[in-house]
Amino acid sequence: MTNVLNIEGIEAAYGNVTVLRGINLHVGQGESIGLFGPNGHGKTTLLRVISGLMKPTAGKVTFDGVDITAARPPVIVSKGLVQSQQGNTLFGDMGVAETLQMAAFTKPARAQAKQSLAQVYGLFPRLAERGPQKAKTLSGGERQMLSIGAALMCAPRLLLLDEPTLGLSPKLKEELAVALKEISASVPVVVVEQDVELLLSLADRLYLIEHGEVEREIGQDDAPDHQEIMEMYFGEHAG
Ligand SMILES: Nc1ncnc2c1ncn2[C@@H]1O[C@H](COP(=O)(O)OP(=O)(O)OP(=O)(O)O)[C@@H](O)[C@H]1O
Repeated sequence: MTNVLNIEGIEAAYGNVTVLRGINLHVGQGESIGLFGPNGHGKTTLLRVISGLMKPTAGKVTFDGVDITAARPPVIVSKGLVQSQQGNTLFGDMGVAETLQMAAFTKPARAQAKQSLAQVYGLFPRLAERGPQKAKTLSGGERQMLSIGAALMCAPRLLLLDEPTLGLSPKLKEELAVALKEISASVPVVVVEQDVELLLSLADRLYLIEHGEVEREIGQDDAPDHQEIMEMYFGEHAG
């Protein structure tokens, strides 16, 4: 069966600084994957390339068998490949409900906007209580929920999540983790996440990204535990 997403030989650079050096990875049908590794080694850049926000200098991105390497971001979203942007990229003066309505801009998204909105409010009751509130007045955790909610309004068939729990309090992190688990049960995800427990709970397979390359692929059979992942992050003295 064709993979949902294929990344072949992706290279990317900021100016003359090369950040991605020939990344190969894939997402199978119905599968969720996790990307992890040290800070600054290219995970966010890879997500930006997949969602069309940055063009690679070499390589190919295929979604559902279609080459999307040169496609514009709205076209990629309309195919169902959607990235949840960090909460701080929302339009500050727009209300919660308005943001969610506006996010459903593609034809398939508009067709199911009512159901999507019910799903988002079911997952995040805090958002349902704050319909008219402006995004800039939300807490960091609520902004993150709104950002994920907006991505869900786009009718995703594969959802890209970049450190969704970064900077959140333990309580909010837990609340978001429950929602993310529920989301990933129906929509496969590609998640970059530093929280090892959450990463392991969301992803079927993991890729360790170091120096802009896939250093290691970890399948279900390898099933690393929390300690082993920590060692890959920090070396064998991790505790
Ligand atoms: N807009 C930019 N202009 C120039 N360099 C950038 C830009 N964005 C990222 N970089 C550099 O590219 C490299 C990879 O960054 P990237 O954000 O992809 O890594 P990351 O693995 O996601 O890190 P983190 O976990 O800290 O988010 C870093 O050295 C970073 O400084």
